[in-house]
Amino acid sequence: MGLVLKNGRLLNLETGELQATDILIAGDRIEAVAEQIEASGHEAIDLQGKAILPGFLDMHVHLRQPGFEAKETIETGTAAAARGGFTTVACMPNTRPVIDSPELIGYIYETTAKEGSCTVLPYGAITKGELGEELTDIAALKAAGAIGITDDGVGVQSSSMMREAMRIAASLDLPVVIHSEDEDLAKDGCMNEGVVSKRLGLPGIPGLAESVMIARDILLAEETGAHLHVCHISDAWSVDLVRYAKSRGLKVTAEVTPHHLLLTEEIIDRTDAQDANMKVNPPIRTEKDRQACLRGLLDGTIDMVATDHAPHTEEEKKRPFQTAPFGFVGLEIAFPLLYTELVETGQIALHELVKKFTINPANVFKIDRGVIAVGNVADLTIVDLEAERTVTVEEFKTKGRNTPFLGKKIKGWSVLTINQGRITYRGN
Ligand SMILES: NC(=O)N[C@@H](CC(=O)O)C(=O)O
Ligand SMILES: [Zn+2]
Ligand SMILES: [Zn+2]
Repeated sequence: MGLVLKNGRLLNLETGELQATDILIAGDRIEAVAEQIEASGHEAIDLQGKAILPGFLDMHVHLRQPGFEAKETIETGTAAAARGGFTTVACMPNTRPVIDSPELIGYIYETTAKEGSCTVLPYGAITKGELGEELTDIAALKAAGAIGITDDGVGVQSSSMMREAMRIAASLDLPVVIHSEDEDLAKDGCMNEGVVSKRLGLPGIPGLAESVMIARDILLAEETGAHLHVCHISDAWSVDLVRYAKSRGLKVTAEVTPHHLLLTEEIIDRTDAQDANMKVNPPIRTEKDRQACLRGLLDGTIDMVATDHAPHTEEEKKRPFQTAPFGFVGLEIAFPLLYTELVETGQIALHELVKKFTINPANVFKIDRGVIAVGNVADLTIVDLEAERTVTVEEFKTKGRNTPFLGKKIKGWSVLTINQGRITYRGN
């Protein structure tokens, strides 16, 4: 017995059309896609005209396990992913211990098999303990199933170490995923360096702290032939650098978060300066930077949306602004936020936005997902494009509450998510 999804509207990623479609799922695969599929002998769900999209992929998520289970676990983080329509997430290695050995890569896969509500693909660290002192055994990480290497949370300060990591990664065909931050320029900043930080008297992180590192790493990627993937791009100069790298035909790709696409540094000015729920790294920057990120997403310079889902405890986020940790949760609201703010306002077509959540990340990281077709893994999400709901922490599956979007009314919520043929989220 299979599962038949009746009366859905499948989004055509080429034309943008929504076409009346039924889908039959058998085991973990899509068995049939047609206008009408006979439901008898199968379990059936009536989709009532809702949109059928490929399950989303998020290549930048902090699941916090092992070591920071008070912030999040693989169980709660992947449940949040499923609620957000995600069927694949790539998790960052800045856990405790840091994911810097093949055993720990194995631990992520094993724990996901027991407790996960989506496919989890781990990154391994570039340096042991993310301390920037000694390279990990990158080949062993890859052999254990690491899908890329990154020291996310901190930038690799040593250029020679990054060069060596890229040489090795290039020989292994493994992406090098960069948190670009020059610590000397970023110093002890807690928000964007600019008019608002000056007005509030808070130490700033200049956009330059990001873009100089991206410039360095683009040069290193050209020299070594490595695939460089730029995390959470936030600054106009950074977008120009990635555009330049692409124009040279380099293997350079990039992601942007919903918050860098939608917010400006004024969120810290408008609210209480002490509210650390507005604090994230890289910081929210100026309208000029936001526009540059949006333009980069629209013209293909930026390949994909990634949430940088970074849960922290309420206690940690109650600390004074300068000492509280950086980070926002994002998995459960990423798609509806961008659907509401960018699609409904006519700034991007629905199918173009969906590509940034599906086929694009799948292609960049060579993951066999992101397309609804017969024979493919049954990863999909059913989205209600009409109903408007308010972002409330009571509905969160994540342990985190740290988002600047609380109280916002948005449309485009997932109502059913299926990962490898299994229902992982059902809402209304
Ligand atoms: N983005 C953040 O503000 N925080 C991330 C680290 C990171 O992504 O650099 C975290 O791990 O909390
Ligand atoms: Zn980062
Ligand atoms: Zn991150």
